[in-house]
Amino acid sequence: MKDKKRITIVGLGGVGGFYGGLLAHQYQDSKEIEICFIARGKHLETIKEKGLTVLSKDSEVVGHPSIATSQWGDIEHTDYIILATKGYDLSQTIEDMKSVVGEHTVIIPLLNGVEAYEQLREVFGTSRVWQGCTYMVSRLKEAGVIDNPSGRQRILFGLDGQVSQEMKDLETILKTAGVHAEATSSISKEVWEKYILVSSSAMATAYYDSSFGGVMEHHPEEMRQLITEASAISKKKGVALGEDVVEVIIERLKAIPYKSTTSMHSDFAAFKEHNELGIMGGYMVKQGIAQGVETPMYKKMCNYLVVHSGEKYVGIEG
Ligand SMILES: NC(=O)C1=CN([C@@H]2O[C@H](COP(=O)(O)OP(=O)(O)OC[C@H]3O[C@@H](n4cnc5c(N)ncnc54)[C@H](OP(=O)(O)O)[C@@H]3O)[C@@H](O)[C@H]2O)C=CC1
Ligand SMILES: CC(C)(CO)C(=O)C(=O)O
Repeated sequence: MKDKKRITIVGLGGVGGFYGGLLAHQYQDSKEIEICFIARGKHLETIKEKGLTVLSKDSEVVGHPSIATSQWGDIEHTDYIILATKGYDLSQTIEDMKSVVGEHTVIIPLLNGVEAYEQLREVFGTSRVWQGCTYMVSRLKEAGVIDNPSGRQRILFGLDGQVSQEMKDLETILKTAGVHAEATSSISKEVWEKYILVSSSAMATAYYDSSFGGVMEHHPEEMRQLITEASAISKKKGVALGEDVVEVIIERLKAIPYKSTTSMHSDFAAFKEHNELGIMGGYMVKQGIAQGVETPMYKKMCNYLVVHSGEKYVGIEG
C-alpha cells in the first residue's frame, strides 16, 4: 500500500488548487504517484463530486485526486506536503498535519514570505522542510474551479547549497504534470526576491487601492522606498542578494501586466474577514526592529491598513 509516492496538497485555492489540479489530472491513473487533497466546505464537496477544474489561458483540465478530505487522519502517511494555505491559516494547519508527518516527509511551503518556512522549520527541523515560492496570478473562481487567466506559473524550491536527487525527482514529477518547476541551490535568494517583490507591491496596491501598473506609474518613490527597506532587512538576515537587487525588483514589477494586482489587495478589495497584512507588512516592521533597520514606509502603510481592514477598507485613492 505504501509503494506509491504520495503528494498531499493542503490549501486548494488559487495556488494549491492550480498545481494540485494539474498533478491530480496527470497522475490519476498512475501506479507510482498518488495525489491527495486536504480541502474543506463546499469546495471539497464539489471536488469529490466532479473533480477539480483548472482553467488556464487556453486550456481546461479536471483533476481527480486519489483522496480528497478535510481530515488528515484519512491520509495516514505522505512523502510530500505542498502547503498553500494563506498565512493566517498556517499555525492551525501545522498543528493538524503533525499526525501524518513522518521522518521521510518533505514539506514545501508555497506561501508568500518567509514566515511559513521559519515556523515549519522550528516544528519539523531543517532537512525535511524545503523552501519554496511561486509566481502566478490565480484565483479560486467558485467551488471546484480554479482560474489562472494568464496561464503564467512558476515554482522554485529547494535548500541552499544543494540540489539533491530527491529534489530532482520532485522537479520531474512536477514538470511531467505541466508545472514550470525548478529545484534550485540558491533558494533563499529566490524566495527573498519574490518576497520583496510581493510584499512591496501588496502594501502599495492595498494602500492605494490600485494595480501593479498604477502603483509603479503613480507612486514610484514609495515603491522604491518599500523595496529598499525590505532589501536592507534581508541583507541584515544574511541573504546573499545582489547589490542591484532594488533595480532588479523594479524591472520585474514593470513587466507585470498593468491591470493585475496582488492577492492581498484582492482580499482587501473583497472585504475578506482575514488578510495577509501580517506576512506582507507586519513581518518587515518586526524584523526591522529586530535587525536595527528603519522601515518608515512599511510602518506608515501597515498603520493605515491595519485600521482599514475588513469592512472598513477604503484605499487612499479608492
Ligand atoms: N493567488 C496567487 O496568485 C498567489 C498567491 N500566493 C500566496 O500563496 C498562498 C495561498 O494563496 P491563495 O492560493 O491565493 O489562497 P486562497 O485563499 O485562494 O486558498 C487558500 C485555501 O486554503 C484553504 N485552507 C486553509 N486552511 C485549511 C485547512 N486547514 N484545511 C483545508 N483547507 C484549508 C482555504 O479554505 P477556506 O476558503 O475554507 O478558508 C482556501 O481554499 C498565500 O500565501 C498567497 O500570498 C503566491 C503567489 C501567487
Ligand atoms: C505578486 C504576485 C501576483 C506574483 O505571483 C503574488 O505572488 C501575489 O499577489 O500574491
